[in-house]
Amino acid sequence: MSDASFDSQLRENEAEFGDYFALLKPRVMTLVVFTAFVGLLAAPVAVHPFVGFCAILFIAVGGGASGALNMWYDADIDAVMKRTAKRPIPAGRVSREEALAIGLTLSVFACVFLGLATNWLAAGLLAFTIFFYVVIYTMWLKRATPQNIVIGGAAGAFPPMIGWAAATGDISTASVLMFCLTFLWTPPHFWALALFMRSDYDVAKVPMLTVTHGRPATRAHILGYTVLLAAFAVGLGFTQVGGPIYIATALVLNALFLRGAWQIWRRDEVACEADNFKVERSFFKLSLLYLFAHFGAILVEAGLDRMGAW
Ligand code: HEM
Ligand SMILES: CC(C)=CCC/C(C)=C/CC/C(C)=C/COP(=O)(O)OP(=O)(O)O
Repeated sequence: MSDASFDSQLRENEAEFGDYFALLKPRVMTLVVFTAFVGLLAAPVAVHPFVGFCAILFIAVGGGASGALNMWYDADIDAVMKRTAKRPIPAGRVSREEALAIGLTLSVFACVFLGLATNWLAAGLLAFTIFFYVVIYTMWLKRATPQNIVIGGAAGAFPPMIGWAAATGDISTASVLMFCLTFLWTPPHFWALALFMRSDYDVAKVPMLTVTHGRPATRAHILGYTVLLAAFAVGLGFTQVGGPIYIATALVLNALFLRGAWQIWRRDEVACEADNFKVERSFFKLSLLYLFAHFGAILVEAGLDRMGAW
C-alpha cells in the first residue's frame, strides 16, 4: 500500500459529518443489521426491549467500524475504482489516520458495550467478525485469491449469530443455519456485481474471479452457488427456523434467483455489452431483496411460534 501518495493528497477539502458517516458503509450495513436483528428476535427467549435496542446499536456500530477499517486499508484500491473513488479517503476529505482511529475506537467501544449490555459470547463473536472482515478478508484474502469472497463471506454471515448469542448467550443449530444461508448467498450476490464492475477490479489489480478466470467462469460459479443456495434455502424451511410462510417465500424467491442465474449463465459478451449488463444488475438487486425476504420470513415464523406458545 502506498501510504505516502495518499497521505500527501489528503485533507484537500474539509470533512463534513456525512463523510465520517460514509466511512461506516451505512447502506451495506442496513442488511447486516437486519440479519442481526432477526437473529436476536428469532431466539426463543424474551429480551428486554432496551437491551435488544442496545445490542442492535452496538452490532451496527461494530459493523460500521469494520467498514471504516476496510476503507483505511483499501484506500489505494478505492482511489482507482470508479465506484469507490468518491469515498471520503480517496476524495481527500478524511485522512487514513482518522479512519483508522475511528475504526479502532468504535470497534473497541462496540465490543465492550455489547459485552456489558448482553454477554461476552456475543461481544467475542462481534470482535471475531470485525477481525475476520478486516484482517482475513480485507488485508489478506481480497488481494490474494479469487476465492476471497467465498471464504471472506463468512464475516458477513456472522451477524445473525451475534444477534442470537446476544439474546441467549449461546450458539445453536438455528443460528448456525442462519449463518449458512448468508454464507452461501454471498458469492452470487457479489459476483453479479463483479460482472458489471470487472474493469474496476482489473484496474485496481484485485484478483476477483472475473479478473483471474473471466466472465464465463464467473457465470458458471454464480449458477453453481445459486443451485446450492436454493437447495439449502428451501431445505431450511423444514427445520426449526422455517415454517409455511418461510417455505412459500423461499420457493418464490429461489425460483426467481435460479431463473436469473440461468439467464446470466446463458448470456454472451455481446448481449451484455448491448444492454449494459441489465440482467446482471437486476440479479444483484434481486440478491438484496432475496436475503431481506428470507430473514423477514424467518422473523415472521419466529413471531408466529411465540404467539402459538402464548
Ligand atoms: C465478503 C462478502 C461481501 C462482499 C465482497 C460484498 C460486496 C459488495 C459490494 C462491493 C457492494 C457495492 C457497495 C457499494 O457500491 O459501495 C455491495 C452492496 C451491498 N451489499 Fe454486499 N458484499 C458482501 C456481503 C454482504 C453481506 C453479508 C450483506 C448483508 C448481510 C451485504 C449487503 C449489501 C447491501 C445491502 C448492498 C447494497 C448497498 C447499496 O444499496 O448501495 N453484502 N456488496
Ligand atoms: C457486524 C459486522 C462486523 C459486520 C461486518 C459485515 C460484513 C463483513 C459485511 C461485508 C460486506 C461488504 C461491504 C463487503 C464489501 O467488500 P469490499 O470491502 O471488498 O467492498 P468495497 O470494494 O465496496 O470496499
